Amino acid sequence: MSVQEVFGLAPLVALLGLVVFAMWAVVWVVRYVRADAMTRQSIRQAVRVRWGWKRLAQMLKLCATDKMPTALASLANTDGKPVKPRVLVPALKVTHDAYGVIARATCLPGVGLAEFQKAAPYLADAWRMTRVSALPGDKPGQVMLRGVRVDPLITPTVHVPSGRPPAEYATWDLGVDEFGMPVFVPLKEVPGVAIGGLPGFGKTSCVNRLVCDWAPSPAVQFVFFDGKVSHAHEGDYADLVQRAFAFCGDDLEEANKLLKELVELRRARSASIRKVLGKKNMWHVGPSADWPLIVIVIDEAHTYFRDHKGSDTATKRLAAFAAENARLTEDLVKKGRSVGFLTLLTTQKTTGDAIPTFIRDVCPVGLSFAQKTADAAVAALGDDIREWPDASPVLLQDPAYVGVAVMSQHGRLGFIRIRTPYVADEDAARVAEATAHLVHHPARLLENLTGRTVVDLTKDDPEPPAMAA
Ligand SMILES: Nc1ncnc2c1ncn2[C@@H]1O[C@H](COP(=O)(O)OP(=O)(O)OP(=O)(O)O)[C@@H](O)[C@H]1O
Repeated sequence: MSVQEVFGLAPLVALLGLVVFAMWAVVWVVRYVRADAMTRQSIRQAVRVRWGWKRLAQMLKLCATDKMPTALASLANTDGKPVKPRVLVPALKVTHDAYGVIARATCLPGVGLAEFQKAAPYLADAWRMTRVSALPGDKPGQVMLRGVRVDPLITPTVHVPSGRPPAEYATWDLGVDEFGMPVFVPLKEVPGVAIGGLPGFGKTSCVNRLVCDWAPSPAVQFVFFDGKVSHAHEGDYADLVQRAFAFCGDDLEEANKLLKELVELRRARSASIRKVLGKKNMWHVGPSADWPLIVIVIDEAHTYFRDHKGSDTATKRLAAFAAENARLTEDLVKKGRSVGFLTLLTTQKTTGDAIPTFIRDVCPVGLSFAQKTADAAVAALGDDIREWPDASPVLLQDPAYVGVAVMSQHGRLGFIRIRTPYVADEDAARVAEATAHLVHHPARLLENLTGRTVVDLTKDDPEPPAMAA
């Protein structure tokens, strides 16, 4: 092809470029028009971030100077004058969502995560964001800058359960963190979760979400203890109870009976797991409809474990039941993980009198909604929370923080704050009703597998525990 012919193609290439540009512009206009008001604002912000980046990066010293001329520059330098050093600016890829922008920057020599973290408050000012955080990127040599315009923590969200089985077993989709990033907690191989927080700050709603999301799976069976009510229809579990194979109200003796049954089931599973599943640990094969994950929700847990002081017979009897309930729950948490038990305990204050420390301390996941005192925060999240005063749940007492919890980070230092979504009662009822047919007593399921009686549900009330003298 001659040079003239190549030049002759130029208009065609230009036209093609124009068509591609026009299509790209149409895609963006359609995206912009279809987006909600918050996302549109983020799109405009993302454009500004991209356009102003080269100048801003230099002003904030987020660039490197390369004094060594490139081979090309050396060849082109025929007049012998010194070649000007090059200023390198980190490449920035910007995306957006409703809360703000996510920018991925490449690191340069001398400009890494620490430099971006130092510059984060100035980036927030320049980008008109409430908060910018610099986090390690998805790939080595990359930093992720998350800018939020609206504070996700004080923006209430609603979750409408899909009614479809979860894509992955035992993954708890909790909500979004303070940077609007989704928070998932893997609950595989986790024996217990302790949730604390002042009344009315969203503990039950948080558990509701988990139940609603997991209920469509036949590989999960639920049992609810609600220490706030005497009968299921009176309380928070009035609708969800349809999806549970057992329910217990605030009666300590009844709770004792149900906990004993669950411990018997735990023992039976431990005794037969090798034969039935061919493994010592259920998580090596995952839960199934025949060997489901048993999720035990103990709401207002203090009702069942609280020490009762007094020398009269009735009080002594309650104290004996409470002590034994704690021991039985300890068994389920300490020995239940590998055979498919997950216990979720919620209480207003996770101090030792509400959830005995021998149970609380073996729950690897701890979550706290608002707390009144630093001591209560320590009880819920451990001593480390004292070193992270900004993340303390004591700061969440404002009504704007209903639904916001603090959790220690998996594999990272410090704590994260999470905005959990609200699940409407009607939605919970809809899911529970639609999935009620999936309820099977795990003891009966085990009997089908082993041909042996596991828990005799027809048995009369068991012997009460021995009372203290
Ligand atoms: N994630 C949330 N977002 C917004 N509002 C919420 C959220 N969770 C709960 N709420 C509101 O707070 C109220 C109380 O919530 P919930 O019953 O979950 O609190 P709780 O901590 O379990 O209280 P208690 O200890 O008294 O049972 C709900 O009825 C709802 O109006």
